[in-house]
Amino acid sequence: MPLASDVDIYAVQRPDEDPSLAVRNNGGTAPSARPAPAGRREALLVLSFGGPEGHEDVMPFLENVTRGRGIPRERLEAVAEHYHHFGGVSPINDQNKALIAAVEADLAAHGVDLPVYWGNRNWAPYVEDTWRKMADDGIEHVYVFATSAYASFSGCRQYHEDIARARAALGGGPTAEKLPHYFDRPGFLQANAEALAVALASLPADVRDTARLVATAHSIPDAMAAVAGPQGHAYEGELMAAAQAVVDAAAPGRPFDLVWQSRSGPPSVPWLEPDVNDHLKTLAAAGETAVVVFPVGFVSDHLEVIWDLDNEAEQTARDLGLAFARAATAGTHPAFVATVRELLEERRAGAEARLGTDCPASCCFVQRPARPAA
Ligand SMILES: CC1=C(CCC(=O)O)c2cc3nc(cc4[nH]c(cc5[nH]c(cc1n2)c(C)c5CCC(=O)O)c(CCC(=O)O)c4C)C(CCC(=O)O)=C3C
Ligand SMILES: [Fe+2]
Repeated sequence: MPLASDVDIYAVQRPDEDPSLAVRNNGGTAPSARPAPAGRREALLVLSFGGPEGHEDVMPFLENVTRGRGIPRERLEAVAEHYHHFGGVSPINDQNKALIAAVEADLAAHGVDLPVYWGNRNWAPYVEDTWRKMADDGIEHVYVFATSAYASFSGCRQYHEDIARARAALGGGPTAEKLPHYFDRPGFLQANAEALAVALASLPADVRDTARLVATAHSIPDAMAAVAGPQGHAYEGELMAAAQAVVDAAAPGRPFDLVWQSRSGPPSVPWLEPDVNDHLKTLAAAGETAVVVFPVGFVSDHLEVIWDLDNEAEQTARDLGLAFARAATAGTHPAFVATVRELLEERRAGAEARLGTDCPASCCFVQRPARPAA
């Protein structure tokens, strides 16, 4: 078995495919379960979605996100308004900077001497530029922490593609491995559970014990959900497991629902349902008086959380006469920050590669046009 450092897991493994599809993941090449070679210059890369920094960035950003995806123009214009409402600035960039600062401090406090870089798929700092910087800095191998905890094309495989695209653009640079899914990590779950407890406690005392718990995640097309993970439907499965664990810790024995938010795409294409707003109507019709929404599907309070939940869903709840609270995401909770370090340290120590690092070739495979380099 070759050493991890000998194996380029982002090399194109299926040259029989149309290369313009740019579908590459681990390609069936298992990263080895051996400790990192002594002396190798390594780094951690926080790889994220990216977001606009001002009004003039909004449309170019949205075009980056949706190129080749068949998203109707009206949807883009509606989403652009959400960004313009916040000055054209997505909160996600500051949130990533805060996460990186917290991870740097945590690594230093634990004696882990490793530089941390930041790159995005859809906006500066683009992952392609970060790859060049890492190569210039002499980095030989990079562990990639993606800001998504779950399986699916959008949440896992597309991040593998981003790495492959960055390496292709540079013609090499550091070798890389993506850290595994972390939806089931104690630190991630603890951060979400504490936030759910805080949100519950913020409700008026008379509805606190009866409020309906509602987990949310980004809706994805049914077709994407069907192929998520090695056996399919891993996105829903992982979300259900995480939501259950969060409820078990914060409000043991309480029932909860898992519903979807932020649907995109043309109406003719089926996406996961029900939408959170429709679900609130169902709950109100059934006589519920209060809800706590906890967006366990996301790792920070980015725009889709603060617009689609704090604005839209909150308004829906108000119209329905439901008391409403929204739980925070993991953000920079110390337990979540520690999880990042643990994921990194496990792989450096030679832990077995798990899903998200070592994905079967067909895992989360959705045939779609390549996203050209930015
Ligand atoms: C599963 C999933 C996650 C969670 C995993 C992860 O975090 O990676 C996620 C996160 C995010 N999605 C985000 C923003 C957008 N997503 C869009 C569109 C889409 N998302 C999809 C899925 C997901 N998205 C899909 C299947 C599409 C259709 C287009 C396509 O097939 O690719 C669009 C286009 C406009 C629209 O139609 O909404 C925007 C602007 C932001 C940034 C928010 C900010 O700026 O703070 C974040 C973190
Ligand atoms: Fe999205």
